Amino acid sequence: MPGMASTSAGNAAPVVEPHSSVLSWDRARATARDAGEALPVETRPLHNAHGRALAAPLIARTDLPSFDTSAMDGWAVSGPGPWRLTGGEVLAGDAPSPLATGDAVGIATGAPLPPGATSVLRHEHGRVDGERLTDLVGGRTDGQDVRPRGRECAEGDVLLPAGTAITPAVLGMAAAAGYDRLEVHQRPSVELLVLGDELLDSGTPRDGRVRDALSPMLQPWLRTRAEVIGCRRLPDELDALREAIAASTADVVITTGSTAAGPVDHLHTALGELGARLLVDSVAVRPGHPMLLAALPDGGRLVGLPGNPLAAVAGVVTLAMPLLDRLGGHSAVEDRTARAGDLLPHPESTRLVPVQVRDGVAQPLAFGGPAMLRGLTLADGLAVLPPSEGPPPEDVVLLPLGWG
Ligand SMILES: Nc1nc2c(c(=O)[nH]1)N[C@H]1C(S)=C(S)[C@@H](COP(=O)(O)OP(=O)(O)OC[C@H]3O[C@@H](n4cnc5c(N)ncnc54)[C@H](O)[C@@H]3O)O[C@H]1N2
Ligand code: MOO
Repeated sequence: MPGMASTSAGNAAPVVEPHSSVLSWDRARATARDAGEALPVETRPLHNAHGRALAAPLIARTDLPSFDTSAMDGWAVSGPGPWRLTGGEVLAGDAPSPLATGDAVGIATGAPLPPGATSVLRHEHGRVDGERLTDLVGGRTDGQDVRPRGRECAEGDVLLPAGTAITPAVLGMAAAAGYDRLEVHQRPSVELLVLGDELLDSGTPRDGRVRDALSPMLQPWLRTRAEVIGCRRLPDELDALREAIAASTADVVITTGSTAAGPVDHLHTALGELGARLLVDSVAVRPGHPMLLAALPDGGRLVGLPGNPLAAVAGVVTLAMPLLDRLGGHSAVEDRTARAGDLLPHPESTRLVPVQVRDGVAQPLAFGGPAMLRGLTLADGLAVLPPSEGPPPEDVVLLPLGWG
């Protein structure tokens, strides 16, 4: 990172003591959300705005529909039937002439209703005899099969608040409401540093080594909220780690592994040598308790995800996503809940459990251990079980994984 001071290499004692203060899961998540400010605003064309957050409310620039519109193919009619057909057809995009009482004119779905028309008769509900049009169904009401101007919104209505994630639906809505461009927040940049000499990049696990499961999982996931500007594998060496962190230009450095206090876990030492400030250093959560969040001296942030794959996932939903959401200007997502199935709380730690939701009930998936991903592949989200010595809860918060 530019301007970041590099300190002496070697095996100096850690400046930051690992896991000195364990935070509750709620506190850790809130700390991550508060660990930065929304990045500056820019204007982007609709086709380049997907995945950003609205920096200003989306305000309707027109009534929608902006004119009384035929909802069906058939005839625009004026007054009660039978009617006299005037000939011709009003098509979408036309500017029709007025219709006199007792008259009818052919009309297509999406076409503007002629002034004076009172309803639309569907094609399959009418019979034509020469110039005479008869209603085969009856019970006709004014406005039938018409989409009246302003039914969806009036010009000036607030359609969505600032902070809303720009989904494909939001892009369609924005276009319909008259927008060519949107004011959005810049997306944070992320560099992923994957630590572990034992990791393999291809083939089957062998010789006591394991496949790197985190680079393939984390990169597309993080791209939903960030520009991933790099993904590097690093050896388990203090100097290499410290230098990689110092050299990163990313808004957020995300490391995997090395969060614990094993013989080659150098993350705390590297952060201490760099003069980083630990905002979160261990969380009362299972899995993932050694996760951490640090403020780097140049203003960047570092999220340390534990190496066990499901523990890393816990770190993503607890620390990385809340921080990236804040930087990208996304408002906090309201927690969804589900009824708790066979979910048992832990007495001291929040549990994050991969679950499937069926008929509103969250059921834990098999193979949900910290070093496993098999359960997660089938998960609808992670159930949050607050610490408790009491009976299992009736309802649980469900954290969406947000990846599709
Ligand atoms: N004495 C203690 N040991 C450990 C504790 C503890 O409290 N006391 N906590 C355990 C918990 S909980 C976790 S989680 C892990 C965290 O370990 P690290 O973050 O230091 O990660 P590593 O030691 O590098 O690796 C742990 C485990 O994960 C595998 N791994 C790492 N990276 C990847 C990857 N990219 N893809 C797949 N698997 C990966 C690695 O091979 C190890 O098996 O510490 C416990 N220990
Ligand atoms: O946090 Mo560790 O999660 O038990 O594997």
